[in-house]
Amino acid sequence: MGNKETKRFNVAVLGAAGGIGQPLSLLLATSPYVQRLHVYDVVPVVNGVGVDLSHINTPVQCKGFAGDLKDAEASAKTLREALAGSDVVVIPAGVPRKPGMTRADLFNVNAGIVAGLVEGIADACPKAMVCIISNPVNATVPIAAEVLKKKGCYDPKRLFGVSTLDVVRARKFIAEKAQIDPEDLDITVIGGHSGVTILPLLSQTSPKVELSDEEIEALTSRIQNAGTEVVEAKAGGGSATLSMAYAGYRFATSVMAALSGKSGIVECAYVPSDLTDLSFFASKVELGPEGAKSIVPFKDLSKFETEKLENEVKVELAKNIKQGVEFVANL
Ligand SMILES: NC(=O)C1=CN([C@@H]2O[C@H](COP(=O)(O)OP(=O)(O)OC[C@H]3O[C@@H](n4cnc5c(N)ncnc54)[C@H](O)[C@@H]3O)[C@@H](O)[C@H]2O)C=CC1
Ligand SMILES: O=C([O-])CC(=O)C(=O)O
Repeated sequence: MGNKETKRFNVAVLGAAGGIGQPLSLLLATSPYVQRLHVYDVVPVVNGVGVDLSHINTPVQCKGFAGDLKDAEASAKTLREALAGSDVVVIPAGVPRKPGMTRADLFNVNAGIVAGLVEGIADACPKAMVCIISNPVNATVPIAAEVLKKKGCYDPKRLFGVSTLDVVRARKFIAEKAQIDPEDLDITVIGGHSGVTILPLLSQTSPKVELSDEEIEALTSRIQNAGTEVVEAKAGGGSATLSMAYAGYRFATSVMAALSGKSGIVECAYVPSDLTDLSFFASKVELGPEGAKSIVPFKDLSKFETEKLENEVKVELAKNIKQGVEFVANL
């Protein structure tokens, strides 16, 4: 499994004892790009998660770090220890949805969690690539940006909202329809990561998949609501964890591959962006040794996609971004 030629990096997962955190950490513990894996959470079992991972026969050095919600100062110190020296930090900390909730309903709890963790990053590893999974991503990424700005270490190239699961799902659902291998399908998903803000560009897949207007509408809606499909199927037991761990691993792997000097690495992500009049937007991003090397413009949208972008994606995203920015301003 190990490749002695591959450059390896120090990675921290925050929220590592959770439904996403554990399988994501498992995958990272087998990664040829990982040197050291620190897993942090606010539940004591995370120490055991670290010990468990440390028995896997790969060169990755794994260790658990447990914060304590009853002792904020001790927690912040443990967080800084977990983060020290990290090149990449992945954040799946926070509460997931239950049936009937939207991702926006998670804001009240998760906004503060993400702000606190990003403060720790600013103190302990301000140059790290920060990959945010915690929902609502459309708002938690602006929150992270504002916290980093306040701390004087904001580098927009190093901040990512992980929207990979939208691409993973789009690939899977379209490939099933086209009866091809999902890995052979390229699809761009733009906008954000919730409901109508998720806009898969079905008109420009590669290879081109011929779809009727009805099929485009149905597939767009399924991709937009796939998170809810899982939330309902889990019936109160949480949201997507395994497919998200896979997607998070895929994104972190691409970030590390680019850090190691590999070129031509492109992933969709929700990032600080000037592609539209919004300050954050998901699109294809070319990754490099310094993080986001370039934001890949989208073009030639169909009439259906243009209408969705203007009337739904941008309207909703603007509200989500504003909410995130105002949250930090009022801290
Ligand atoms: N970006 C995306 O595509 C997706 C995002 N999500 C989001 O990921 C988040 C996590 O989901 P799950 O793992 O299913 O939830 P979970 O409840 O199973 O795990 C969350 C973990 O975060 C920990 N945590 C809470 N506060 C913390 C803090 N201050 N510091 C460190 N850890 C803390 C909890 O102790 C728990 O272990 C949710 O907000 C969910 O909505 C879920 C699926 C896809
Ligand atoms: O739907 C949710 O709450 C979790 C999520 O972001 C997804 O599965 O895409």
